[in-house]
Amino acid sequence: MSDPKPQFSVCSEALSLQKKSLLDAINSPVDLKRLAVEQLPQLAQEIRQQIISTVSTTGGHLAPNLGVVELTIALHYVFDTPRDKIIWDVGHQAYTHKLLTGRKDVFHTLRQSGGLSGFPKRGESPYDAFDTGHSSTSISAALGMAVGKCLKKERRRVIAVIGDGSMTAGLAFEGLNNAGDLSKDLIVVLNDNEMSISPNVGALSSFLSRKLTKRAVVYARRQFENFLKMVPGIGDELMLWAKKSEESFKSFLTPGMLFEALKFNYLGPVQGHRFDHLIETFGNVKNLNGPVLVHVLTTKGKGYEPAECNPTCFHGLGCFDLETGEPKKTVSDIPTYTEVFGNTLIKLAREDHRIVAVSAAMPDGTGLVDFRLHYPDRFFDVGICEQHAVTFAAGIATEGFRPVVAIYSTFLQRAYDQVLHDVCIQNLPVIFALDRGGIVGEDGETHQGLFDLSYLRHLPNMILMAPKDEDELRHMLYTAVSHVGPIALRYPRGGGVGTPLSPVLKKIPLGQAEVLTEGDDLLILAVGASVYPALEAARGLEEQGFKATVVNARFIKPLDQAQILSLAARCGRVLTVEENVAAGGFGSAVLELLSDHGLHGIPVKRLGVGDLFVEHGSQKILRRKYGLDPQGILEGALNLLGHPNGKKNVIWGNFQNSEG
Ligand SMILES: Cc1ncc(C[n+]2csc(CCOP(=O)(O)OP(=O)(O)O)c2C)c(N)n1
Ligand SMILES: CC(=O)[C@@H](O)[C@H](O)COP(=O)(O)O
Ligand SMILES: [Mg+2]
Repeated sequence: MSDPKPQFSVCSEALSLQKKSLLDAINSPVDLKRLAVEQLPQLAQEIRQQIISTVSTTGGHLAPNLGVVELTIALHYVFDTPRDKIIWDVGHQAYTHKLLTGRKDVFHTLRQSGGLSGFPKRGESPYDAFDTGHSSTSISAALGMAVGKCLKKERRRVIAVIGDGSMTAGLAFEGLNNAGDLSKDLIVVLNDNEMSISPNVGALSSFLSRKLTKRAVVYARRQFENFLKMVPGIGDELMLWAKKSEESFKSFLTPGMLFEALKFNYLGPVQGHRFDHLIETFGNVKNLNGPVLVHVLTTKGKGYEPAECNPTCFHGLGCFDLETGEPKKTVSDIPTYTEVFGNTLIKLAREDHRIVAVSAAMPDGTGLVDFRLHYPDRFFDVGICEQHAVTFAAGIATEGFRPVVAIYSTFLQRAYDQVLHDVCIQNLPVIFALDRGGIVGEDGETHQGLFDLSYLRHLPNMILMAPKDEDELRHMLYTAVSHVGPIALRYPRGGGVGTPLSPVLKKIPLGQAEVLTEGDDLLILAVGASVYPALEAARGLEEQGFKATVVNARFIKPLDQAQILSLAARCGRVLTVEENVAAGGFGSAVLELLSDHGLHGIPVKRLGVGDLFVEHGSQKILRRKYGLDPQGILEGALNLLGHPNGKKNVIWGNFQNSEG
């Protein structure tokens, strides 16, 4: 019987390679440099094959990595890493880099607990120059390194590799602006694939685009002519020259203009899948002084047909079938929190014309794709610009609208001051739909949503809620759009708990908790995704002869003060549970409440994450490890009750494993 025919072109060739594997012999870039340029296409094929087959079993960022195989090989081929430093912006495209720098034998552990991180990590390899995960940091970090090397009088190259999507962020421009001024030796490689996760947005993206449409050129020419008319003295002459023909104008209008204005030496555009072009360009750049920008054109998903055809789906995904590209996940009838949020917002927006939605380059991840289809005029993708997204929403709110900023918890960290300064001080009705709150899993430290309860709770005017399930999320969203002031609802990554969705939406009175079970031995106050695990723990307690009152707090701020105080006094022991750092979060709020009301004698234990960053791994493994699953909550409760099966150190999640 013959082997089934693979359905993707480049990899089918790779599968049938008769030649000896080149990748097998590469343990560091030194080995890479031994290859002839003519051998590099074969190496690229092998690497693509390795990445596709590994990611099909581990999940990960496939399309971004397939797009930079040649670019990464060329960089390591020309530059002298790790003496020269490469900083990978976002870092979701560093798989080839990992394979070439001594990690190919453990590549199959990618994103798994205890395995390789999906992002560059200084602790993982000396070739990883800077930890990344959030976008647009590379230019600033690289510039800092360039300055450091200059102060130390070392001549080494620093290269920031940044995508066109990441280039939309203000931070990237702050870096470019400073770099042009400092004039240090810095190489910025702009990896332009015309994609963010979704198609890239923004005026800059069309400016960079190699496909300037005729309409765009005519429009740009008109704008430019108007501008030139205003330039005293030489404007008219310049205009005559620029007007000569459409084509001359088009060539005049290059992406290079922008970077040259920022005092960068611009090279490009370079074909990013051609080794000859890349190696020659980098070879030249190596000897240039001052800031240089190399504009490289690549195709996201290159070499794997399903990913090339649908780079958004293959940006980051779980396990999939290698042959077809179909996801392997078992189909569930239970919708994700994200889906429930998106559908509910559409429903609410039908009735309430004040609702608009704002996304910072994540319409897919935050569930707003259908909203965009239903209400294109009321949907705004602002690019990877969380700070701008928040202040932009604040501006919209001043006009009487109800902007809903749908954003991952981890990415809102970037806009803390905008939330405080532009929304909360003015008490503006901006709704924050915080997706990926709590433990997110395989993306690890940079992406865990474990700080939001702490960084939002202390802001005056802010209301902060977390639903126990997907149905409560809907009622909270309705409550949020009806509220006049800043309000946030925070929900986890992944599927809901399967609660039926009630047809009628109800407003939840602000600060009203929900008592789920009654018992006098212990009060368990849980919030958000921890509520159902707390209920399960309470059932475990019952088997041991204890009866607990379990409360779904719903609100982190304002707390249901009267209810909590009276239940705490009645039960005499309080266990708080939250998927957040314990410092400054929900449990801290409860402690403050009890202390402020003189209830000093009541023992309180807080379950949450301790003073550490939670690594990558599945949500299940991490919840177990940090004691936030039913078993961990049960052990915490038993300890509080003085039971021998309890774990001693339950206040801080990171001590969970140390048996008392
Ligand atoms: C601050 C921040 N916001 C959002 C994201 C989510 N995110 C990860 S990759 C990405 C798109 C990046 O596009 P680009 O830089 O062009 O890289 P490509 O995936 O096209 O290679 C986004 C929005 C992030 N990592 N960091
Ligand atoms: C690199 C990055 O920031 C995103 O691609 C992120 O990994 C998406 O996470 P989700 O899979 O939770 O949407
Ligand atoms: Mg891109």
